[in-house]
Amino acid sequence: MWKIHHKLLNPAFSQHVLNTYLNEMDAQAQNLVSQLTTVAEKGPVNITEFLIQYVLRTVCRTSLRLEAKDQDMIDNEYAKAIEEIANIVVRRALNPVFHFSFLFNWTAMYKRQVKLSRNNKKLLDPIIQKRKSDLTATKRTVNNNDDSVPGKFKPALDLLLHLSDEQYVLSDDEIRAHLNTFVAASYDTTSSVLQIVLLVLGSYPEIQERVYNEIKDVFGNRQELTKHDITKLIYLDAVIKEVLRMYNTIPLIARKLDTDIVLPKYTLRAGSSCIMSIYGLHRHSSWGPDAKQFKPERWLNPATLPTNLNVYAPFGIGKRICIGKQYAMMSMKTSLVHIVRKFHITGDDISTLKWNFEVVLKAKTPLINLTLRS
Ligand code: HEM
Repeated sequence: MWKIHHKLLNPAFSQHVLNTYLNEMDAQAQNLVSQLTTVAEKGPVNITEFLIQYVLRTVCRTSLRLEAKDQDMIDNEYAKAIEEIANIVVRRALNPVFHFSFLFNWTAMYKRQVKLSRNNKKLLDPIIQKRKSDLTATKRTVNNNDDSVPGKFKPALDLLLHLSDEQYVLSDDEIRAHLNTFVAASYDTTSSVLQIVLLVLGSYPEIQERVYNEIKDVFGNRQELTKHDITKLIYLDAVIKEVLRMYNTIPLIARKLDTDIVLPKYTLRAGSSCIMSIYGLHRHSSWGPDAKQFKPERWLNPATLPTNLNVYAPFGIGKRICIGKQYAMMSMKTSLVHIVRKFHITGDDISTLKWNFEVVLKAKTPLINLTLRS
């Protein structure tokens, strides 16, 4: 089922659609910088909540097309509930006893999962209904006036509604499940990667200065971003790619095999579940003797990269690869441009940080120190 939906939803994440999100991403990034200014010059602080808010707001305003007044409907509480459900799913998966529903359904975890899902349903249903009626109203106005108007793109939520309305492919439950997946798959991953990039910039001052100089060269005194600016940020792109290699937030992905896979020493049987270590892949010997070093420069010279591109998979691999890959890169670059331009960053040394692994790998209570650049 996901295979069909993945294909149907891809247009909502095409580069053409993403370019139309840029202004909103830019506005949200400037908003993030204003928020961060309130904690600048105040010593080391944990800015996780600011980053989460930024990512959530950006996803709500772009993919879900919520207006400012409706945006608070999807707030931190909703996102935290999604995270808690995901953690319950992982804890269940890791305990074979709980694979049997008749046992799992007696646990406190199951009761909590049901409660959280019910709350989310109550929260999402009005959003879906409101967008449905907005779309019907727009269609009516457009039909009465001019056929060519209704926007050049469909944000993900509109595309879901269109698929359910006109092609009868999605039920209301499936729409809700997809919305939950978008929010769950985007906010925690993107905010964690952003956090790690900032910690890396604080730990390697020479890398931070090079990123800063590149931003200065591309923008001069201009504030707003264009899609052309993003493609010129070659070094920033290399830094993010290297962060995603060394500190990839999703170190493991799972697959159920539909055919036997014959390896030199083993055969993995069809029907079994496999865990693939992306963490291991990103340190494979084909990256060279410096595989364990943080070196953004490797991305500037394709000759130094492994010939088999499948050894780099921060967004997964194959048919189930992350649908929001370009979206995430664009939103991270937009926010980093504004943050690095405004602040000088120092903080916890990335090499001595402790990590937490739930669904996403996250730095444990990371502290960042922001000082205003003159
Ligand atoms: C830096 C940020 C992100 C990282 C590192 C990331 C990583 C991943 C990974 C590793 C997967 C699993 C792929 C596989 O199994 O092969 C995935 C799936 C997915 N991602 Fe992302 N992602 C990010 C941001 C986003 C964003 C911004 C969105 C949407 C706006 C998104 C939407 C999805 C969806 C819908 C799936 C499929 C989930 C499923 O198969 O059930 N992701 N992502």
